[in-house]
Amino acid sequence: MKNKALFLDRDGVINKEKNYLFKISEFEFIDGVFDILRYFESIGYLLIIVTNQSGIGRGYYTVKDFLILSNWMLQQFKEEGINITKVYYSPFHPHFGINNYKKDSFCRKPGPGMLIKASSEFGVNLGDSIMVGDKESDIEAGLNAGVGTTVLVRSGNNIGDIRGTRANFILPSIKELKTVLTGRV
Ligand SMILES: O=P(O)(O)OC[C@@H](O)[C@H]1O[C@H](OP(=O)(O)O)[C@@H](O)[C@@H](O)[C@@H]1O
Ligand SMILES: [Mg+2]
Ligand SMILES: [Zn+2]
Repeated sequence: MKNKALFLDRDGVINKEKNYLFKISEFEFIDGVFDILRYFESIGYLLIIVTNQSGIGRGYYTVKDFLILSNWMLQQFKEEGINITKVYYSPFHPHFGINNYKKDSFCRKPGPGMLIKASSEFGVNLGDSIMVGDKESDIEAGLNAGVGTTVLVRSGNNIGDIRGTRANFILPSIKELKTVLTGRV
């Protein structure tokens, strides 16, 4: 496997966490995210988003709602000269999923399924890749997939995670992500 990927959680890393966000009008990109993704793409990282979307399984919004928002988000990135290789999402929830969505899915973070799928689809060397998340479940997904570098970014609602995290790095925001490349954080 020859490619390296920057795996990105969505809510809380790409955009401000709004609890089951699905409306374009409520989507707010996090300050600095365009510059940092542009930089990582320029140094050869595939940009791959891996997001839990149990709001679908809970019946809060539909797959169509999610895809409309996702396509809008990808268009914004494109206008900023940024190519997102793919968005992987997991609509399931083990307890609160409705009907077929009630499932303990290998693809729902902390499961590694979405990252492993990306690795086989795009020839990604997981050991050379980076996982960035705002929750410990994101970090666990990276560790379970064998990702070489895991980064927890601070957000309003993850103080508990930060204390006990297994992440290699904790950053105040994604703006500081370049520092993990030198290892001097
Ligand atoms: O891109 P993310 O951060 O994987 O998306 C998280 C949201 O889908 C949703 O996740 C959590 O809900 P579940 O535990 O998956 O039901 C909550 O943290 C919500 O606040 C998030 O919006
Ligand atoms: Mg998140
Ligand atoms: Zn998450």
